[in-house]
Amino acid sequence: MEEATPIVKFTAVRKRYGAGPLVLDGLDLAVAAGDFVSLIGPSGCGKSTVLKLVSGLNPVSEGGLAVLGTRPKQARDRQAFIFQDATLLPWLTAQANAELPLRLRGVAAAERHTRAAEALARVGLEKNRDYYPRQLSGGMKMRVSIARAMTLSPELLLLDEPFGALDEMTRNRLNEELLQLRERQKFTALFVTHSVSEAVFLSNRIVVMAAHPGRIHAEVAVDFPYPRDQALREQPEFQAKVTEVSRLLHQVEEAP
Ligand SMILES: Nc1ncnc2c1ncn2[C@@H]1O[C@H](COP(=O)(O)OP(=O)(O)OP(=O)(O)O)[C@@H](O)[C@H]1O
Repeated sequence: MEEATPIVKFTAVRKRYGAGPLVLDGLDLAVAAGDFVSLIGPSGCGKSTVLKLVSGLNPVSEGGLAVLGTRPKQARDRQAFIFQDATLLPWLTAQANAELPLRLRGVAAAERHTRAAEALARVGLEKNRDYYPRQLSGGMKMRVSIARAMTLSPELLLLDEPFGALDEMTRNRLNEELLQLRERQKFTALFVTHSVSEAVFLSNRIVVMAAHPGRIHAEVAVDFPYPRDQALREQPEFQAKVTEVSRLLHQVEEAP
């Protein structure tokens, strides 16, 4: 049987910014449809750079990168990017913020309104659509940011430490909500985090990276079935997986 085309495929990718040092060296990674892949590793190992390459914001220096079967720039409309900062426009309501990508694509007002309202309802903000960002908590702002990305029905979602600035309870809740959204919208995810337990909770694959230059140190499969909920965090198997990934992380952090 023929193998399905990966959603993302890095082949021997090297990256340097301008004349700077090598940031990524010899990166090989294939992300399959439906994968939830987390990238974890010490600061500066190139996690955000991996996402920037996939999004087409930045070109690879050497090697091959295919996204959704084409070049990253050509796949732009089929992917969405979520950052740690919710990046909402302060003068627009939650509804208007969520509509923005559709507006930029020229979608008619009525359809824009319906799609954004639905996306906000799915993240539990149906009653807060007329709120401005200053009236929203950090968790609510991030929910608007997620809803805004979901209005585009992306096949691939890139998330760069989206929950890093939130308190632990909110972060855990948003982890669960993100998985619930994925059950509905079936996107493939590439997720950058510094939290081992977050990576274990969300992912079916965790890629541990090493720095200077950035490269893959190890990959860990996480086979807990989806859908997953908070009860998973209390299972000894969950703790064992957290320990396994933490050990790998210590190896790269201690390396000279
Ligand atoms: N636009 C840029 N121009 C020059 N150098 C850059 C640029 N973006 C990133 N770098 C460098 O590339 C390296 C990797 O950065 P990157 O942000 O990808 O790492 P990271 O693993 O995401 O780090 P962190 O965990 O601290 O966010 C760093 O040394 C950084 O200084």
